[in-house]
Amino acid sequence: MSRSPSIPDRPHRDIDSDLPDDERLEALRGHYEDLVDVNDQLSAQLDDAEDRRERLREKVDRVERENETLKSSSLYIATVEDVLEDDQVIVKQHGNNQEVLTDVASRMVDRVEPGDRVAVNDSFAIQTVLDTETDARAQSMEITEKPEVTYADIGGIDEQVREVREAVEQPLTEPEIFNEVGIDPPSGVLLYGPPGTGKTMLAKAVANETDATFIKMAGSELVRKFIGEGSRLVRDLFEMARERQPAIIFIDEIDAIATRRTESKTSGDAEVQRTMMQLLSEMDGFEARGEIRIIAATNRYDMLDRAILRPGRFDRLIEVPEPDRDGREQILGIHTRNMNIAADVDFADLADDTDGYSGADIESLATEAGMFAIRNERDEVRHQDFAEALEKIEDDDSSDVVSSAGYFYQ
Ligand SMILES: Nc1ncnc2c1ncn2[C@@H]1O[C@H](COP(=O)(O)OP(=O)(O)OP(=O)(O)O)[C@@H](O)[C@H]1O
Repeated sequence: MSRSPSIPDRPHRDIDSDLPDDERLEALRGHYEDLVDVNDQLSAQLDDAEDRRERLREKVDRVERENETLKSSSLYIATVEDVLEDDQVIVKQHGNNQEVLTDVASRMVDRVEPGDRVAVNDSFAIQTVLDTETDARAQSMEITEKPEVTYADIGGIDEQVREVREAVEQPLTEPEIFNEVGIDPPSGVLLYGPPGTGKTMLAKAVANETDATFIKMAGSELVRKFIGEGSRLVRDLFEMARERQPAIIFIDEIDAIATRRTESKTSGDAEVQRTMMQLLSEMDGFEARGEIRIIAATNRYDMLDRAILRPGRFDRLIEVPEPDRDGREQILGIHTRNMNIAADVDFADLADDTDGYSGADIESLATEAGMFAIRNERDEVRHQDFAEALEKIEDDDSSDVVSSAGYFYQ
């Protein structure tokens, strides 16, 4: 950065008032010339500063334009294969494995090394260097060695728990039964139903019970990534599961990558389609009796592409509905287990009053009731706290309380 020019000293002359007029006039003239001189220096400095400001403004405009272009255009992922002389590199685009010789902007040259993942634009110019692959993998997957959720934490869906145990747990714990009978266990299990009903809990509980690693990936993560990356992440997901088997792969919001084919052929749709094809091909090449089980979940069953439901894919469908009255009472019991509940709390009554509540809604209700007790400086939660919590939740967002309202899942 250039140093700012120094400000000239303010001219100063002592002019003796006893001097004869002509000498005083001469001194004043001299002083005036000094002032004009300083004024000229300051004007020149001002012109310089304005020039500099203009140049900076142009630079800001240019960076902003570049930024806009970056934001508005699709970028492709590539890996740097080689860095050559004269600021050139060879990159290999993910997805189609095309190798391209491309220039690197001077501002990027020192930051690019072979093996780096980069985002390139339509003309293959490198726009940015991305996180390392391991970071990207870790960011998009949730990996838990042994989730803490157990079947005892899940209320109101006993039949679904039984079905999941049969379809996912048994092939892991007693594979010989399937060998003896001579059938393949279901390849993949699809849990469908409104949000917050315990689908994720079910998948975690199986992993807990079977000492399997739980690997979760959200469908929305797969489509949010850069072009060419969704299918790579699917490959990574299965690779990760193979490295850590026994493992439960849980793909939440599978509808994000497996919606019914639409007429539109935008590049985004094509990308989603590629991601889904990769998932199907991973599943097709999968050993059904192996140590990896796949569970997917959706609350948009109506939107699903039927291709994923074919035999050998997600061929066991389990509906996880909103809890009924008894289910709600059971879930209330589970979520108040560790609370200091007063004798007057009537769970049967609360179950009657929570028609349409999901398990997640009931969990919020219990927490909210606890908050009312704290607000009233009590360590015991009374029926009145639950009643006020119910009222508050309904007031807060009457359209949101019934979490399944507006969702189609059949
Ligand atoms: N059947 C249930 N029994 C006990 N708690 C439940 C039940 N269903 C939901 N919950 C509570 O709600 C929380 C969210 O549930 P979960 O994530 O399993 O729902 P989900 O069906 O996977 O929802 P989404 O479709 O939104 O992903 C759980 O952590 C749990 O506390």
